[in-house]
Amino acid sequence: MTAPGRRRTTAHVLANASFRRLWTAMSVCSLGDWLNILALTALAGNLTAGDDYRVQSLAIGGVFIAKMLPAVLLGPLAGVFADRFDRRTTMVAADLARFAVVLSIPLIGSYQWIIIATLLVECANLFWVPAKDATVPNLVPNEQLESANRLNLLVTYGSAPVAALLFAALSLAGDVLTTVVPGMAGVDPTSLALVVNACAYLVSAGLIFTLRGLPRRDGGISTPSVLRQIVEGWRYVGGNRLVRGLIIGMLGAFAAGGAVVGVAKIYVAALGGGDAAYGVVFGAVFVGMALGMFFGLRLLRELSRRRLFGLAITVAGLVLVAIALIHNLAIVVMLTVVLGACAGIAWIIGYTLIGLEVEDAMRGRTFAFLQSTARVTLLLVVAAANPLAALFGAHSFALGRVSYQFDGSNLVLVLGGALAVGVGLLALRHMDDRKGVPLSEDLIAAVRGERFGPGAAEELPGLFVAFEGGEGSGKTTQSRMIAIWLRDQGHDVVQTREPGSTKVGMRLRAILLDAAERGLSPRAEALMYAADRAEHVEKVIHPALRRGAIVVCDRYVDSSLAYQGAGRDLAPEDVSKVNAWATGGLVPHLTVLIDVPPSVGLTRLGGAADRIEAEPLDFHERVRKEFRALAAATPERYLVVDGTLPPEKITQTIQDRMRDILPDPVPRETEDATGTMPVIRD
Ligand SMILES: Nc1ncnc2c1ncn2[C@@H]1O[C@H](COP(=O)(O)OP(=O)(O)O)[C@@H](O)[C@H]1O
Ligand SMILES: Cc1cn([C@H]2C[C@H](O)[C@@H](COP(=O)(O)OP(=O)(O)O)O2)c(=O)[nH]c1=O
Repeated sequence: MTAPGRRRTTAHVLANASFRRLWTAMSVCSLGDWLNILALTALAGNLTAGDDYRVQSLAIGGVFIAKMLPAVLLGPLAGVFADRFDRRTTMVAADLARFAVVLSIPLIGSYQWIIIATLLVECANLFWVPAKDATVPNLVPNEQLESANRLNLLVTYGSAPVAALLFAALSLAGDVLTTVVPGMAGVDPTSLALVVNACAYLVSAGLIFTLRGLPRRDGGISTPSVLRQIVEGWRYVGGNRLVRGLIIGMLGAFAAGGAVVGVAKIYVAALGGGDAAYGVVFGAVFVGMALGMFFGLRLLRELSRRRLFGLAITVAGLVLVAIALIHNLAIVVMLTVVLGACAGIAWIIGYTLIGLEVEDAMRGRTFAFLQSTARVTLLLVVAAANPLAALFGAHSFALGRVSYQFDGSNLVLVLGGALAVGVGLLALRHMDDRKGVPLSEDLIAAVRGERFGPGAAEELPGLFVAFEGGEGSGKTTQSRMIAIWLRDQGHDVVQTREPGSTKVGMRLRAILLDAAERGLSPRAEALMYAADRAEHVEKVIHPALRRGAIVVCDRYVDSSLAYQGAGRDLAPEDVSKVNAWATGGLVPHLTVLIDVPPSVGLTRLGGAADRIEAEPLDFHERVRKEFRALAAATPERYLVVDGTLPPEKITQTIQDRMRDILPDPVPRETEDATGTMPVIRD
């Protein structure tokens, strides 16, 4: 429903001629920015090509640091200055300055000048970006701002692979030119990329100069300090388990990415690749990211998002380690695409989950926190990567006759990979919403396109305990005893049963258990039990769990799996799917299975047999077998008790098991409140 609507607003934003012009300028600038990173790091590597491995690593690291330092140190300051000047003049001046500085780099051609020029270009960026951000709301009505921001984001990152491929092509052209044209022999092949980069800024200046509809003076834009955003954001993020997991995962992925970006140039050089190969590897990351965002999510649509998040980061780490160890450029490029895909999956899930799970008022701050910490993480990692690689130096190991090269860049990549694996596993553990279900099982089901089984009630504050077993096994007796015991301890307890605990449920129960109702089809029967359950979860169980109560339920999903799945011989996956849908994936924290042979249970029952009780003995045998198989599949979620024992003994066993999972009967907040009450004397 939202997609067509979205497309319409996007189209609308671009129909605005002024915005289109600004957006084109932004796109051209982004392309120039990415070309700039690639060309300058490549040039730094080329200028120090004859030097020691260490010198080369440090030279490239220096460029990255020069690129990021101004934003971190002077960002907020520049935002304030940008507010005081006319925005069009600011942007045009910044563009012309960038044009001149970038053009001077190939003309001067010294490493020191690369660093100074980078710092200057970044300082100009500090004025250009806030002026541009502040201009967008002047050109676009409020309701289209979001689409405008989305388009902005699209060109910022979408231009990266284009720039990488352009850089590869320009490097090749540069190589050809320097060999063919006699006067150009001493010129670095990256010069061509830098000239194109400079021209991009010139084009942007022209576009912005001719922009109509800009007010001369402006309102205020303020960029809060990076440090303040981090401190404020942590206050919220630190307290929320899910968001904490997400942020740790995303930052870990970022740090691993930083390791790749930092050492890519020297690593590719060590593999015998030139500037063009560097461009291809760089582009491969982004191509992979785009593929991951579009196809990865579709392919594994049925896997729990949270699991996929941790899994993607872990796999990214493993792939990174493989990249570090395999010395073959073609394989490295292919693995880099996979790496990018995993990163893309993790990034988009992280963003979506934060969007979904973080309350509205905190969302902006959470994103700001994420962006600030990501920037600082990237700076630290890129800054540390090259010196670390330099420190380790280049080593060659002899394994028999074969010699194996292991340099500082390999070490940095292995460390980056190990970090991602660690963080990915941490995220998997931290955020798992399907505890007890093996990941492999979920993955196989997801690849086959099967909807994953139900998730647990973990996110809700209450406790959900189900009682299962055959006819006359003693569920009703035991659930009553346990409810009384829990209430005695001060817990809020909701004792309920299936089928028939809601208004609609009672009518369904009448049909389901009426012995006169002959020939009800198995599918209809399964759907009616599921309908009763859907109503029960929505009206009774979920609200109780949400308010923190303990729900003691006589029969739940397992009864359908056993009676309709095994007893009636319906496909268990179908029954499972229908029920997962009906319950919204709600699984009990604990299921108590009271196991008795049907021959015993059925003889305990008094009165006339209902429609199900009247089934033959082998039906009940199948039911019992299925209950036991379900318990054996995830033993940590089950307690199986022998129902032929005396009732008190059974109650005792259940109580012992439940003590481990019972919450504090007096809620913590209440305790805190009573703890601060003034003491009443006399
Ligand atoms: N452990 C037990 N040993 C013997 N009889 C029992 C035991 N538990 C329950 N009963 C009796 O068996 C009958 C069925 O018990 P009930 O709790 O209604 O089972 P269910 O709800 O599983 O059908 C009742 O008459 C009850 O008193
Ligand atoms: C909840 C549920 C119950 N049933 C059957 C089992 C029981 O025979 C009957 C429930 O009847 P009930 O009188 O509640 O029996 P019990 O005391 O044994 O729980 O419905 C199913 O077949 N599928 C289900 O999903």
